[in-house]
Amino acid sequence: MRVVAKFGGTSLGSGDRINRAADSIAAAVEDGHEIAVVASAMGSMTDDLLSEITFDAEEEDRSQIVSMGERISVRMLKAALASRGIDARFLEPGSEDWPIVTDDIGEVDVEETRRRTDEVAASLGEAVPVITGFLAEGTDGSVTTLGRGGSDTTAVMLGKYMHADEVVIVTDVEGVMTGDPHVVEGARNVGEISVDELRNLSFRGAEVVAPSALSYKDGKLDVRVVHYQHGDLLSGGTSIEGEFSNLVDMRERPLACLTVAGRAIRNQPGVFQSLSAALGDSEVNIDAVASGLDTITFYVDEEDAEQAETILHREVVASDALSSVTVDAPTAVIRVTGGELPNQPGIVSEIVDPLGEAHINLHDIITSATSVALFVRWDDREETLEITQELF
Ligand SMILES: Nc1ncnc2c1ncn2[C@@H]1O[C@H](COP(=O)(O)OP(=O)(O)O)[C@@H](O)[C@H]1O
Ligand SMILES: N[C@@H](CC(=O)OP(=O)(O)O)C(=O)O
Repeated sequence: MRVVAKFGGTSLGSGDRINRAADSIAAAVEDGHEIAVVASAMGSMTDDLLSEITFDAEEEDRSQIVSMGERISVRMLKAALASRGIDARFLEPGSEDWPIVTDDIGEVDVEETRRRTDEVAASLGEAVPVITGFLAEGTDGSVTTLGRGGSDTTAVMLGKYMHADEVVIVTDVEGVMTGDPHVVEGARNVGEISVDELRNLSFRGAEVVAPSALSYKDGKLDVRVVHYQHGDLLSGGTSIEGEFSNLVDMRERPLACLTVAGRAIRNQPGVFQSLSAALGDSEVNIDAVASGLDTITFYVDEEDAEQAETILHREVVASDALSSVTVDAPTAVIRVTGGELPNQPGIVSEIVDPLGEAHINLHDIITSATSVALFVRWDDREETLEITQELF
């Protein structure tokens, strides 16, 4: 197998941990696998270096300074591998066959990076390359970075461009867990998780794998997260399933839009629970929920509209917190997911402005970390879809 193994800061946080990392790499190499290693800075070294830049440093100087964390790690790991009789070499920006290049605006130069990565891949049988994560080389030979958490990006990008079978992210958790194991008790490994689920989680706090790295995940490349104490690079942990995709998708069937009003909605516990439980008890599926100042809107399949209205009306009559329920005309939903949606300030107006110019009234807009859902009148759906598709 061809594997890219990425060791995060925690997994290289001390000499003991570097030994452990080198043992796991050596075992995989001795089993006949082709391994490329990506290393982050030891422990919190990047944060420590950044916090010591107390002067007004130029970007190039800043990148040079923070690059030292990863530069130390690759030397440590290379030496630890050599001490086990494993032929290894380290690669850092400036090395003769350094692979990752950024263009004039700091974005990865895909063509050049692919070309150089092919060369690194071709030499995998000779010595284990130990590559600095997080770092890249500008067109003028300067050091650039891929943003915080960028070592994950280095690993998944190289995995894709090297046609690796698998990228293994070695970190301080057993994998993606049911909750943050450093906070909640009894968290357990979820085993498998989809790219979009994990992108949402990592944009919103559970940064087990940096979200920008997951943009490089395609269906052919396996990505797995394992604990540094696990020892075996080639088994266990959490598998990240599926592929990152850009999608503009229209729900085929119309939705009914049911709005419940009530002045106490926001300050009375249990109101939302009782409404959604009542719908759930009658097998009415909720496609989406939006909340206003004194309202909650449920989007359900139009076929369920009458039943849903009857159920919600029963709840309104039974609750002092609620005043009334109403149903609106059939609604369409167009969802935009993927892309670099969450990273772009102004992306929502980029999506919404052309709709305004076309005089399409937005019924509702619901955003998540990685998606924007546009609710429009059923008759406006084709035009909305066309305008939105043109943007992506
Ligand atoms: N649901 C979750 N599952 C696993 N880890 C989680 C979750 N939510 C938050 N985390 C946190 O994500 C952290 C892993 O990211 P990070 O510290 O960047 O690792 P590394 O330094 O190895 O790159 C874990 O230490 C853990 O506290
Ligand atoms: N050292 C860099 C890159 C990185 O990805 O680190 P880690 O793998 O430890 O999250 C940073 O702190 O941003």
